Amino acid sequence: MKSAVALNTENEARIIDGRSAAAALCEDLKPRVAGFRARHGHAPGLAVILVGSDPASAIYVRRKGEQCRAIGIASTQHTLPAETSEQDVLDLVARLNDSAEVHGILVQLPLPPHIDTRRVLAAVSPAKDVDGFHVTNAGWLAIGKPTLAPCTPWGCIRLLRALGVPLRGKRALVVGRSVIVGRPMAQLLLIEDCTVTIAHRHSENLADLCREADILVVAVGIPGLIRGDWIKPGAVVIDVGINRLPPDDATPKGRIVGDVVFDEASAVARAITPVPGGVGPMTIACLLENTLRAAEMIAGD
Ligand SMILES: NC(=O)C1=CN([C@@H]2O[C@H](COP(=O)(O)OP(=O)(O)OC[C@H]3O[C@@H](n4cnc5c(N)ncnc54)[C@H](OP(=O)(O)O)[C@@H]3O)[C@@H](O)[C@H]2O)C=CC1
Ligand SMILES: Nc1nc(=O)c2c([nH]1)NC[C@@H]1CN(c3ccc(C(=O)N[C@@H](CCC(=O)O)C(=O)O)cc3)C=[N+]21
Ligand SMILES: [Mg+2]
Repeated sequence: MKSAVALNTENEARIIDGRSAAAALCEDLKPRVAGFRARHGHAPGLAVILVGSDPASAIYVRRKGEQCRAIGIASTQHTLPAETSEQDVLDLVARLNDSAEVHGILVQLPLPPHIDTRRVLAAVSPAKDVDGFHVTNAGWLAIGKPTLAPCTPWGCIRLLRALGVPLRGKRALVVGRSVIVGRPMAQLLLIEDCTVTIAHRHSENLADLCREADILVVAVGIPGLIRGDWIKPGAVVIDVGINRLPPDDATPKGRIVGDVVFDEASAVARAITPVPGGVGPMTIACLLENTLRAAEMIAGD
């Protein structure tokens, strides 16, 4: 480990508690959900489509349903076999677009390879696109007017705002450029008046790019990619990565880790999100928030 890391060990980073931030957001949503129900006589509704039986996806989808019910959102799950045709998925999306009880539609990704993901996402009504993946909502975000913003990056912004560190004028680096996380993250940081850089697979000198960042958001999917000595002392680190390590004796199911070497980074950073317990719980809370907002917008509240 570099000396800069050792020198900072008495100055341990603040661990950003995503679970309590998510619980606080859900508490705020509860009375708003109850208000919607009082005004309209029915709850906001979320429909989740899961194609196939990927175990991780099934767990996330179940968790989303549980948390909806906990705050009064009606949630329905549509589980289709892996061999379902693209047309059948499109037909289901069309039915949900037309359903008055459904205000939010989430198509759990990844879809099986025989299904054209872009075509399915394009079929979701932009008004019900609580993931914010439709080109219409991506476009609103790109012109600086987010309507339904993707849940994971929106959750990261909420965590950053809650920290109370100024974002305006700061150098932000987003590592990863996916449509789900990296790109919308960069757009949201731009709206916060950060100076934004996006890195990806082909970026040269990633370590040096990281060392310039006051705000470092990592969404790659490679465990331990980002080392402690890549981090600017005092930076805020948001680790979006979720990686399951191979099982060992201590953890027969395999430990979940992020893309950042947490122990090294937390000795240098001002604040850092843990994995698990960081960005993940906030993602789900923001999905509930988007569902309520979609319902309010559809109802003309
Ligand atoms: N906590 C949460 O709520 C969520 C967590 N995740 C997790 O976040 C991670 C990223 O997810 P997602 O964005 O969907 O993943 P993708 O695989 O879609 O994108 C990964 C990105 O990382 C880039 N990349 C790959 N290798 C490198 C490298 N060596 N150096 C720099 N960049 C690299 C890729 O570059 P290129 O474009 O050039 O290929 C790509 O842009 C995963 O671990 C996922 O599980 C995802 C969604 C929600
Ligand atoms: N249409 C669509 N929308 C998504 O938002 C979407 C998706 N598809 N496909 C998969 C990714 C991944 N994702 C996560 C959500 C919550 C946690 C989460 O709650 N994680 C917990 C538990 C982690 C664990 O133990 O497994 C945590 O980080 O503490 C993780 C990952 C949403 N995604
Ligand atoms: Mg997490």
